[in-house]
Amino acid sequence: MSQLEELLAVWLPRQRWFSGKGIPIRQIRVESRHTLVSAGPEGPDLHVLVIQAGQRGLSSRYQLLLGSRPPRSLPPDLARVAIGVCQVSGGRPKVIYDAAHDAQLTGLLLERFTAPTGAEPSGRVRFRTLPGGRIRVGSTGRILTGEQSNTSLVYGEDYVLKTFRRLWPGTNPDLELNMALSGSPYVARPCGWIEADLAGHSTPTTLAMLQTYIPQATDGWVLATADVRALLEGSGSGHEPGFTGEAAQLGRTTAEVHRSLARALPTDVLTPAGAAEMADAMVERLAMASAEVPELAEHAPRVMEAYADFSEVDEPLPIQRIHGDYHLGQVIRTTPGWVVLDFEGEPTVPVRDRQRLSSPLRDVAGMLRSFDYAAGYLLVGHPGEAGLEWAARSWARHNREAFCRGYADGGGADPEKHLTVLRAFEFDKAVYEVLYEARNRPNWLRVPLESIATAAAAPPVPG
Ligand SMILES: Nc1ncnc2c1ncn2[C@@H]1O[C@H](COP(=O)(O)OP(=O)(O)O)[C@@H](O)[C@H]1O
Ligand SMILES: O=P(O)(O)O[C@H]1O[C@H](CO)[C@@H](O[C@H]2O[C@H](CO)[C@@H](O)[C@H](O)[C@H]2O)[C@H](O)[C@H]1O
Repeated sequence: MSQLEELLAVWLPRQRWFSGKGIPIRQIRVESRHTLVSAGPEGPDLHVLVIQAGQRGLSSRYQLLLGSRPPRSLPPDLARVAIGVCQVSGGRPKVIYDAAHDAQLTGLLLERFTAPTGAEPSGRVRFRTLPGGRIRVGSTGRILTGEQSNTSLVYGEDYVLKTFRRLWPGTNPDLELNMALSGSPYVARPCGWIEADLAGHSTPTTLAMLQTYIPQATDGWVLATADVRALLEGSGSGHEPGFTGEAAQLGRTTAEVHRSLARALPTDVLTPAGAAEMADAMVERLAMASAEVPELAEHAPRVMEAYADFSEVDEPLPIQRIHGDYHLGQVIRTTPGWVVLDFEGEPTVPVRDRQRLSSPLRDVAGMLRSFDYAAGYLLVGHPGEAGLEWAARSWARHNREAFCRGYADGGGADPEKHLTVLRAFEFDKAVYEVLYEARNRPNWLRVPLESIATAAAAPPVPG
């Protein structure tokens, strides 16, 4: 490995967005590097690197936005995000650092949208805007610090630039679906994107998406957990109305978004072979997760039964493009209503699988899991407190019911009439969450594990 690759091999596993945590990195290979911005001999320069991280015989692509400056001109506030000193693209060694924290570079990056053929001479990285759309420049990007799988920069109250970290060749579904829904009141309007030609791939790959920023909104997870917390502290609103009005409205919005996706993009009906294939994929994920998290294995037989019941359901299930990783952190509440973000799907799943048509009930199941999460997360600090457990679990039940009611009222398939399908999808999501938490937030692992244990102990859906 080169000096740069050695430095990256140490830095990468510490990044929140690195999805291969817990597995040693055997090799880093810089696949491509392009200089997007160059602010003179003293820098700073902004480079976009596509790297391959080799772990256990598997290789995953990531995007890095690195700044470089001569060592003596690194401002003190960037010292904490320094990666090391090395040559980035020939010439003198420079300090390289995480460019998302450099206000000057983030401002210049936004400006690149107004000069699409500017500093990157190879033409292999392109800045795209929508016809007629003018990008307002002059602001710098503020990095969002939440529990993110990607890195987002907020420019004033104008835009969010979301840079995708794990890269899969082709158009990112977040861009594809936001474009399909553009104009809907339930999504943030896309304004542009950055794309690159990856070695060996003829279609462009999305590196980043520029979207309208929605100010003064609060995300669903913050609102929901505040409601559960208030309930547990005794100042809550009880069961009704509390968050349930919001949950019902979210259900209606979800149905609207699904309808718009079905209008804009292909739809079909799941064949028995398609259902069997979906069940096989769920079984495979369960096996992988059980190998990594042994506590899961004891529940595997009941979970497998749910998957078998799913594969035998003899009702024609409509399928279409869906959100794919739907949870309370993906929806924000604005004054007029809910807005849905992040149509990327599960970021660790290959894009070609995320682009497959699926049942919108998968998204319903994702959100139902999220109500359980909000309750389960707040119970982590109160083990064995039966009263609190009961209160939090009833909170989840009421909000799940309200969301399903809203979804059916909004014109979606009535979840109550598809309990076998929902049970399988909820297990599959919870299994995904077990893997996600084991790799990213081991302290949260109990939350999906306990849901699986409870659901596995419950009798299967009659009929
Ligand atoms: N257009 C937007 N307007 C306002 N806030 C946004 C917007 N896009 C993202 N956010 C905020 O950033 C958070 C993370 O965005 P998201 O697209 O879910 O990224 P990730 O895929 O990294 O999780 C959201 O939960 C939301 O709080
Ligand atoms: O980063 P993304 O939002 O694309 O999604 C990943 O991270 C989520 C956590 O930030 C994770 O969601 C899980 O935790 C949420 C609470 O933090 C909870 O609301 C979700 O229901 C639960 O699945 C998501 O699974 C993962 O893909």
